[in-house]
Amino acid sequence: MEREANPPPRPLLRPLLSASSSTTSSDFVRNIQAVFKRPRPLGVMPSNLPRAQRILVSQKEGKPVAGGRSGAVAEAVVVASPTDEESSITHPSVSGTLTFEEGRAVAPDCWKGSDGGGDGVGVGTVVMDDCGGLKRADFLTVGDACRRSFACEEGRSSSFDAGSAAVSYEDLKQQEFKPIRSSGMNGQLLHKAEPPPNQHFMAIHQMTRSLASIASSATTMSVNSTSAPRIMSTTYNSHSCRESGSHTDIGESNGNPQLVTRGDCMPNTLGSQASVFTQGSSYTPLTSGIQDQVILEGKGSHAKGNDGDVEPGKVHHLNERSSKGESIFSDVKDSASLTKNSSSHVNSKPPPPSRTEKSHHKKHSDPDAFYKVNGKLYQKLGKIGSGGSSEVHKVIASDCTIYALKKIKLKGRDYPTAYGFCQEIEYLNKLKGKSHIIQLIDYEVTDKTLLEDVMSGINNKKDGRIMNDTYIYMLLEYGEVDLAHMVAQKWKENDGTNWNTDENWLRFYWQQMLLAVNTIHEERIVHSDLKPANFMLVKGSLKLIDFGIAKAIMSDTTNIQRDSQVGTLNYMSPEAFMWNEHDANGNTIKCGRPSDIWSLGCILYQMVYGKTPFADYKTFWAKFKVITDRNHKISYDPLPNIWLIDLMKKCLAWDRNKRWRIPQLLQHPFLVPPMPRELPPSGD
Ligand SMILES: Nc1ncnc2c1ncn2[C@@H]1O[C@H](COP(=O)(O)OP(=O)(O)OP(=O)(O)O)[C@@H](O)[C@H]1O
Repeated sequence: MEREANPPPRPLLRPLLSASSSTTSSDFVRNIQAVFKRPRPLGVMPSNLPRAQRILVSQKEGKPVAGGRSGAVAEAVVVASPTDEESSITHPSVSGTLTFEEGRAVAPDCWKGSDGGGDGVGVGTVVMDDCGGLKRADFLTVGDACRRSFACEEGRSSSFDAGSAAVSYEDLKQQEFKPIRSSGMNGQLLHKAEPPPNQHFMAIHQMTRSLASIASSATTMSVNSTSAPRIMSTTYNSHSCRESGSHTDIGESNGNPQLVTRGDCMPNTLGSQASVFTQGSSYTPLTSGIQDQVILEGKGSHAKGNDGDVEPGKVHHLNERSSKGESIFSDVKDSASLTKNSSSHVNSKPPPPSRTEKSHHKKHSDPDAFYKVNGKLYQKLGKIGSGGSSEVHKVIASDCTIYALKKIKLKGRDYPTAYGFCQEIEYLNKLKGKSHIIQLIDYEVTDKTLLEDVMSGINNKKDGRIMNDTYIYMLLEYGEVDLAHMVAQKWKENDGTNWNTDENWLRFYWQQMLLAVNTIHEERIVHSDLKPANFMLVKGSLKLIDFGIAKAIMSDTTNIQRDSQVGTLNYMSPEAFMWNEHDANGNTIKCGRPSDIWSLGCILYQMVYGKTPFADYKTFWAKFKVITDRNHKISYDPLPNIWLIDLMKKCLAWDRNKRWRIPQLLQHPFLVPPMPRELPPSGD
């Protein structure tokens, strides 16, 4: 419907080329501009929608010098001038005066971040008003992390639409405007901004905004001037290569444009051209060398690097998920490749934004879309899990690395519990650098004294509950899938009935689990809550997560001291149920490393038989009764490999002193099959 309301698509490059060959340079440039002019939709804009305000920027004085610093002073005047596209933008409008001085944009005080320090997050659009046509350059400001450059044209009124009240003052202040004189452009000067050093968030934003407009073929047009930096205009359309795909350089020498056509068809592989595209960007680094790779799923559009091959580790998958309210990015891998050499091009006349673009624009206007840990911003990509005490979110950092962010709300909890949560940080710090343990990248406890108390060993001292809004944020390595899902999937594949034991699968993950638990046991830590959901697969290896109830083993004992009974019933050892009681000999029952071995035995049993050993006992008391009964016999259905049953029995020995330890388990015949006494004759 929306499409029908619009005028027919603008002409593609080929008609332009034939026309321009016989025109003067200024006509020619006008033609180019006409090509990129955005058609205005015919529909009437609803008046009840919130409207972003525009600020008309008119240059008052100071002629910029070609190739040098501007020196121009431009003043921004606030006017209400909504456009069709702005009607969908709901972020708060900002008014004020933007002044360009000495090649810098100086923002008014009212644009400062809420803290006045320019630490906010903001999205804005510079819309170039050019004879009714619009150009735009978007910017995203995230503290110092990202600054988006934008362009203005001399002698023309340009519009500035500041989209967010939290636009960073510092960011705007630091914008540099480099004037570019191009006689072939009717003597217009283009003020171009240098790419800021950190373009990560910008790259995200650029790619986000570009999704809707990048399609399977591309028309790349370069306007070159011998005396000025180049303006690269890249447009993409959904037409087939045959229809539109020309890569044409419009070189300009001595003011005379020259057309150089580089082939008829622009393949999906853009060769040396950039593969991260921006709409309406004035940021044109024109880098050479290795280019980024972007694969747009569901669009049939590929933009690749120089070599044209898609390297798995360097592919950025962009899934449009905005309908779910999530970011449209997912699994952006190998962040370095995203930003390292990314190039962007000017689109002087971008097509109207699609719905996806609009919703994404809204998304970025929302400061709630970010978490801040120790001053660094992480964009939320969606919730990935929640435990008894926490929420875990998938987030993306400014370098495009994906992390899991565990957020624990402490308000209303008693102090011993809060100290326990802080202890998880302590353990994860202790386990830094250990393979098989999820890595803690960063953390923040909003109540500093709480963490200090734990770190200095002063805990469990305070009574009462935490009254203020205190949170623990833990930025963790991101795990793709947990063992619980993998086991469920395996059983689904086997139809839940015909379990043809995949011994190699079992061996691989069993060994990884043993190595993970061995790591913590060597550090005198007992996990106490081992279960399939607490093993995450990270880049092919299993890693242990969730040290929320882990306990350190006292130096003078092999057992841990507990304040309460904990664990997940189906994986809890007899001694965890009977903790602090007295055994037949009058000894106090304590938990230690064997308790974790029991839990591992339950997990192995579940991997083999599809259910935990006590799953058939449904209630707490039924489980309690059977697990604490030393005479209860766990049933083991026959298996082709008797060592497997033996292994489970070694872990699930009721007497904790009879359970095998991890070094022994790592040498168990199931993992290390005994050599056959006699090998068959060779060649037989
Ligand atoms: N690093 C991670 N990567 C990916 N997902 C994770 C990560 N950490 C946790 N999760 C997901 O979040 C869920 C809850 O995390 P976690 O177990 O750490 O929280 P919890 O509140 O301590 O849970 P529980 O109540 O089970 O003890 C996990 O089951 C897992 O699905």
